[in-house]
Amino acid sequence: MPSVESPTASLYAQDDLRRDLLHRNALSMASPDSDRWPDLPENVEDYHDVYPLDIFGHSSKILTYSTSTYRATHSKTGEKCCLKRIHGFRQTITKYAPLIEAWKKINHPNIVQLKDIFITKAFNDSSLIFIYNYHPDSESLQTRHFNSHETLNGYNDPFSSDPNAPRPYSHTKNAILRHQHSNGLLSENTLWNYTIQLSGALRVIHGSGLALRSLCLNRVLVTGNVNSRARLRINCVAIMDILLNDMASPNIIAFQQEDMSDFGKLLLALACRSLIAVHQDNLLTSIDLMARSYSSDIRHLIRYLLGSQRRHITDLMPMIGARFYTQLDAVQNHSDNLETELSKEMENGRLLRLLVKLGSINERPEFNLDPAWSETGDRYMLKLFRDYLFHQVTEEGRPWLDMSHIVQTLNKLDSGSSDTICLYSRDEKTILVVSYQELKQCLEQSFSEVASAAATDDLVKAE
Ligand SMILES: Nc1ncnc2c1ncn2[C@@H]1O[C@H](COP(=O)(O)OP(=O)(O)OP(=O)(O)O)[C@@H](O)[C@H]1O
Repeated sequence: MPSVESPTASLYAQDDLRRDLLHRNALSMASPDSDRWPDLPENVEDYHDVYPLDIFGHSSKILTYSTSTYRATHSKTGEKCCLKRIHGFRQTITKYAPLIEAWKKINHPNIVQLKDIFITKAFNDSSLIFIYNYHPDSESLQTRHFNSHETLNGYNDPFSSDPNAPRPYSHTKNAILRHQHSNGLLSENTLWNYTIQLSGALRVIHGSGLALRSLCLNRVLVTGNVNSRARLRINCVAIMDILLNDMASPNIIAFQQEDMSDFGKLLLALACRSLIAVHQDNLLTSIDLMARSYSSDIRHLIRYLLGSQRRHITDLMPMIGARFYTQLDAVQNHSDNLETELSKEMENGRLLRLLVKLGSINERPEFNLDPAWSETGDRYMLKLFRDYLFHQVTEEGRPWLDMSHIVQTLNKLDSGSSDTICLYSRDEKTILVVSYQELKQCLEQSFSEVASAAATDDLVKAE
């Protein structure tokens, strides 16, 4: 039986979690502006409502291919998805079927799941489309943690036109320190949070006999405002396997070793807040610089990842050690918060259903050719109840608004409480004393009349 306690707070509550969820919801609903993007197709195979996500319009490239990213809605399921488009792709993808199936099977909280891959002419070329889960309000690690002047293709050196030119130690060190200073240091907790999540993702990928081959800052999506609790998801899986077209004799072990090095570089770039920190010549300097701000544990882990020996992702487990507990505690706390919010929303949903029923009955201009239906019999009682709920006034005639009155009354109605209330007509000539139990029966009965008439109408239309 539903509680008759007022969940008023839930109707007002606007904490961070709710704000985040609302914001994400709003982003999922945004519609494309056809003036701004006149060339967007209406449909891309089974997807519609195609909306560009790289809205700053900078042209992205993977290898030699131009790429674009969109949000779209699946026409049958209504699910929002992310479409990654590879422009001008002229091969077939049949030979990749087993690989694609293997990637599609990977379902992990730190990996953006691949849902489908197909070739389409919807953009007036031959485009290869990767469909991924859509995670609203996410940005790449690169966007979140690095200044735009550094966003030159991952890890290039913005200070040198020739990345292979030797630089003196002091130049490198000063440049990294300058970046660290202007970007600000990340907390060690954040680095561990990222390490744990990404290692979990890599463990599953490598365990499935696959390799990422593209782990870098702009291939990791981050969601959530607080870095030390942010959620990371590795994005764009499977793209490199297909674009590189070198899986005929795959050396998966070598590819996985590259992933480990890429992982080490990603963490080092974050620790130094500098992209030049991970230039091959600068690695040792950068690891040395880390000592000023971070524990030897995290340095040891990065050094291991960047080492030349054969590395295995599960070897990170003892290096992370008890920090796993901290992470697990945080995740469980977050899950408790979500459950609390969910239960409040269930209360709200329950009340909304009652309001929908009342709204479908009250003031209905006509029902089964009877214009007075909503004003007579049981429905009259519901009309007075609606006034009792929403339209009460103070002695001076001002509207009396009290959310807890509305919520409590609806809760009593929903639970069919035996409490009684006095309902007055607006001219106060009629006074009815009814229990919530009776009101509930009236509501259910009247709504089922409306619902069955609506269903009959549907049947007639179908015939
Ligand atoms: N699966 C997704 N769900 C939600 N948003 C996404 C998703 N993938 C990408 N985005 C959003 O789209 C933006 C652009 O993504 P994209 O992958 O094009 O990044 P990019 O930095 O342009 O990389 P690239 O150079 O590979 O195209 C991201 O920063 C992110 O905000």
